[in-house]
Amino acid sequence: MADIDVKICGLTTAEAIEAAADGGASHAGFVFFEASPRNIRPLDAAALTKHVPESMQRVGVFVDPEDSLLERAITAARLDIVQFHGDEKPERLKAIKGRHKIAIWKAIPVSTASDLEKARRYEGIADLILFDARTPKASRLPGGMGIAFDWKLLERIKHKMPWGLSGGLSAVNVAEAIAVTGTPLIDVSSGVESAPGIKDPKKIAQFMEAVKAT
Ligand SMILES: O=C(O)c1ccccc1NCC(=O)[C@H](O)[C@H](O)COP(=O)(O)O
Repeated sequence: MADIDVKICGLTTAEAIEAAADGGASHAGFVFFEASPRNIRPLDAAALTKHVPESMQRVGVFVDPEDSLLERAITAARLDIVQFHGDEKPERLKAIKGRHKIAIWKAIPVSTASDLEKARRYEGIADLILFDARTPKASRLPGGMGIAFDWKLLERIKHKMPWGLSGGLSAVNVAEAIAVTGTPLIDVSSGVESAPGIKDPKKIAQFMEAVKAT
């Protein structure tokens, strides 16, 4: 496979985790956000993450979480990485990093070129910036909506920090997304589902094949 990391996000079943692992995904994502159809409680995640092989990193996805949820999820699911998808300020993430000694990913919602600049505030704090599509104002979720942004915005950007691409990816368009952006990390959720929150092992396998073919 091309040297590209892949995070399959919003995992809620052992079958989906196994499909991601079999396909060679590097990261398993678990969403701790009640409004999401992929929401999982820390204790359920603890049971589920037993299926995640040591070769994969466990990523917990949060939206402006309270400290207690963060603590319970990090401990119960033995998270390696915490991904923030809300309005978390750099100071808040710095405090979390100091307290938990854990890697931090910050999602930056993108719809225009000026959005990319917002990543700079997290330099020296976030370990990776995830450029994700900005979801419509009225939507329930800030991520996992299957919406893509114009990948050409990332074409000539020199990133100081490690980064990744997400938003509206699927087996059909992931090769083009990689070719246009040169992203070292791909993140997908809706594009490998049969319905919101229902991961499809076959679609996961097809997605991983499409990445390998690049
Ligand atoms: O997936 C969710 O339900 C979700 C809810 C709230 C915040 C973030 C969420 N997902 C974060 C992700 O990392 C998704 O993989 C990313 O937004 C891409 O999603 P998609 O466009 O559906 O592939």
